[in-house]
Amino acid sequence: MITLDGLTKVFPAPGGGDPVVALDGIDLHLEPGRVHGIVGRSGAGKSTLIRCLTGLEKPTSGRVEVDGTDIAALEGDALRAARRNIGMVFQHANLLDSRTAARNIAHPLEIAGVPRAERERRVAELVELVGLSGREHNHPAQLSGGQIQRVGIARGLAAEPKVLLCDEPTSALDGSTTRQILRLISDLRERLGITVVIITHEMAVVREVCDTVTLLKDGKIAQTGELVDVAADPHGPLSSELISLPPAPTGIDAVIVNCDYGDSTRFRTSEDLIRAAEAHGAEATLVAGTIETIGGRQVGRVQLALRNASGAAISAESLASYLAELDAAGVVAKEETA
Ligand SMILES: Nc1ncnc2c1ncn2[C@@H]1O[C@H](COP(=O)(O)OP(=O)(O)OP(=O)(O)O)[C@@H](O)[C@H]1O
Repeated sequence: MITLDGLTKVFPAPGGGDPVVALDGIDLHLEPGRVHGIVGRSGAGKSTLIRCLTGLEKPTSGRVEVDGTDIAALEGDALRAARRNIGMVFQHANLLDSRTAARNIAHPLEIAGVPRAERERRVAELVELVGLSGREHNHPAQLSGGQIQRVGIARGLAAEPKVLLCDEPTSALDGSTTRQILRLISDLRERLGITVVIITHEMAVVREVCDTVTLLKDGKIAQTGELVDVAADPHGPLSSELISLPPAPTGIDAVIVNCDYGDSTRFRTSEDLIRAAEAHGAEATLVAGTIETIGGRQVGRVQLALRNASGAAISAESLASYLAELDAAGVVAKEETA
């Protein structure tokens, strides 16, 4: 649905110094009908990427293909038409205070010149779709933060786009409202088959709703893939961010074991892992651990203190090669300072 090919954006230096390379040769393909997360620290290039996707920013070089059209090559009416395929949801919905929820949703349809009867039919549909029935005649001041974001989402969907770009959609919301909005986004993807791109700095959002995740660093892709694969990859930078390990007691030598139990017939739980370590001649103590269900698979990181019969520590390498012998493909041990 979305293909970025060598996408590069260089801004001239603000004070005549070196130019700023905001995006540096991004190649990325995002499949239709899925929820894609784009993460990265401040300054990584996320906003520039989203602005290139909406045609607000022209790339210095490269292609930005959305539903078969190179957005970067379009101007004027052709660009405006292509942008109708892309709905936007922002951190703050910035509703018009003088308009009811329904009339805020209708606003983009009015601007697009959609006839009144058609507009009303569509708004009624959208109100129902985002779970705002009964609230459609309220003004923004009479709506909660979550309801305001539902209006923002309905407005983003008004023109029946194929892609919904969400820029930090839950950053201004509390935990339980965040979960409701993420459930709504997930549900919309199911019901409408829409492709969703979420820009976020919240790993909880990625864990909860994304099918794939891409980490940007200094304008480049540092890691990208299916969420469950990225979470279970002990060598990638995202694993420890997606599955954070609670602090272990100090003074204990422990090895970190990344587990993806879903791929393993032998390992279903951390108990199986401890039994394997014991079969390897180790006395194993579970020091800390986090197991998450991601994409229906149990993935996680557990920290084990491993000692042999004479009390000497057993290394991660030694456990890893034993696990490899057992063909525990989804379980990887590595040394890591906690
Ligand atoms: N119009 C501009 N002119 C000059 N430099 C810019 C411009 N827009 C962005 N940049 C620079 O490009 C780099 C990427 O910025 P961008 O806003 O895309 O990052 P971001 O990941 O969205 O950060 P944040 O999470 O803080 O919004 C930064 O170094 C930024 O200073």
